[in-house]
Amino acid sequence: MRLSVENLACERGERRIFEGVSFTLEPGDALMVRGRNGAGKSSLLEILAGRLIPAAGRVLLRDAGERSLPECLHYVGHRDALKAALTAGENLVFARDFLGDPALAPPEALAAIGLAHALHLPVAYLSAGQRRRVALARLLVAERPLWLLDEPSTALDSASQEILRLLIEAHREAGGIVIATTHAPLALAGAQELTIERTPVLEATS
Ligand SMILES: Nc1ncnc2c1ncn2[C@@H]1O[C@H](COP(=O)(O)OP(=O)(O)OP(=O)(O)O)[C@@H](O)[C@H]1O
Repeated sequence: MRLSVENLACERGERRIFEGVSFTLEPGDALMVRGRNGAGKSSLLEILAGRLIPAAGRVLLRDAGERSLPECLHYVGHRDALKAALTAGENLVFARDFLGDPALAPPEALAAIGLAHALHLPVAYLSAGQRRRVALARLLVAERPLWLLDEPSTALDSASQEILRLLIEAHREAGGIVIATTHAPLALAGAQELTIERTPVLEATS
């Protein structure tokens, strides 16, 4: 799939947050979205995820077959959106059933993110970083070409950040696209960078 964003503008509470955001992403591309607190990074992801209507501009999807944009994406937001009373494994079964397009089985997905032992543990018993990893394991249980990740490394220790980086790079190598907001560097090879300010700046990084 290919994703183009043209002249996107966002308003929240009748206030213009950003405007003039444009970029195009091809299979294998990654875009890091940066900007100060409140610049609108999460809002941009919410627009792409179909959770927020843009004030102007459009989002174009190409080469995605019959799939609509919501059917093409994973969205991992600030909140982990896990059910605390269910185990890590049950949360992933729920996500896979809900999303469709099954990929890894929940035990394999947890193992891939270094959390195999949490399969039968209620999420309520897990630490913040472990809950974040369960949320990220959702990326692996359903096949979706576009990953929208809002501050994905929040609460992750350095070993888990490296696992996340490798998972993202493997997804890109398989033709996937990743858009991530982050205040911390994620060291993705050849990622584009978009800084949301009053005037957004799009530049390629090496
Ligand atoms: N539901 C809402 N209603 C009104 N304004 C909102 C709402 N959600 C966010 N905002 C405002 O929109 C602006 C952009 O918020 P957003 O969360 O997109 O910024 P951000 O760049 O992701 O910030 P951070 O780096 O702190 O996560 C902020 O000024 C915020 O107060």
